[in-house]
Amino acid sequence: MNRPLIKLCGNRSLEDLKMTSESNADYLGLIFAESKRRVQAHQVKEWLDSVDIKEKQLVAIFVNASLNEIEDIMKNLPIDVIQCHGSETVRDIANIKHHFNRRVWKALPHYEGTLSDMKKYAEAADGFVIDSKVKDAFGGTGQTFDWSKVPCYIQAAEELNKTLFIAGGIAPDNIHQLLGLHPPGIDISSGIEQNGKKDETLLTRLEERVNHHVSVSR
Ligand SMILES: O=C(O)c1ccccc1N[C@@H]1O[C@H](COP(=O)(O)O)[C@@H](O)[C@H]1O
Repeated sequence: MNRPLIKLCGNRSLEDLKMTSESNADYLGLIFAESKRRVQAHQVKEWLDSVDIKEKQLVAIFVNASLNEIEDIMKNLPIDVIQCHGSETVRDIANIKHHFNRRVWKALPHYEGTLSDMKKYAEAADGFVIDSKVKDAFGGTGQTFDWSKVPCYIQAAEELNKTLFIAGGIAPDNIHQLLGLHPPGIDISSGIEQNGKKDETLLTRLEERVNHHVSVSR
């Protein structure tokens, strides 16, 4: 069995980036939006001078950012994927894709309209991050949603031929339930943090759970 793609998001220091770079993750995420995890391009540039992120790809997370704001990041950093985690329209996503010629993932909140939103955004987005819907927050809440809907999201993403990540409150203690649903991608931020930093013990435990799941599913 193939393991899901793993994205470790919300890297906010050199230490975080060193730790996640040593992991088996496929993608490392950086928040360029209002958040306790917000980072600045010049900081990330410095960190990347001293950390080898190996084959990992960098994902920049924005919330309702203008093209100029995104441009400021893109011209300074080797970003592979732009993740739009706000209320960007289909047209916004199409403009961002056209302007930067990068993969663009749209984060969609889990609610009764998510499947129809996936169909709507499919004409512009390369992939989706399905996250919990939490009042007054765009993401990084550490809240899970009702995972009984995950198989429907997987099927829709397959039919639309889009990348799919499940996000929201995923942690070492609950990841086994999600792995049982075989999502193609898993996105984790709060669940590997302790006192505002990425935590080596939590990250190791998370990786052990993923490896165990893959080995028993073979
Ligand atoms: O992490 C943040 O602070 C954040 C702020 C604004 C938009 C998105 C944000 N994070 C994204 O939220 C999901 C789930 O995070 P968590 O595991 O529940 O903490 C993930 O995609 C983060 O990149």
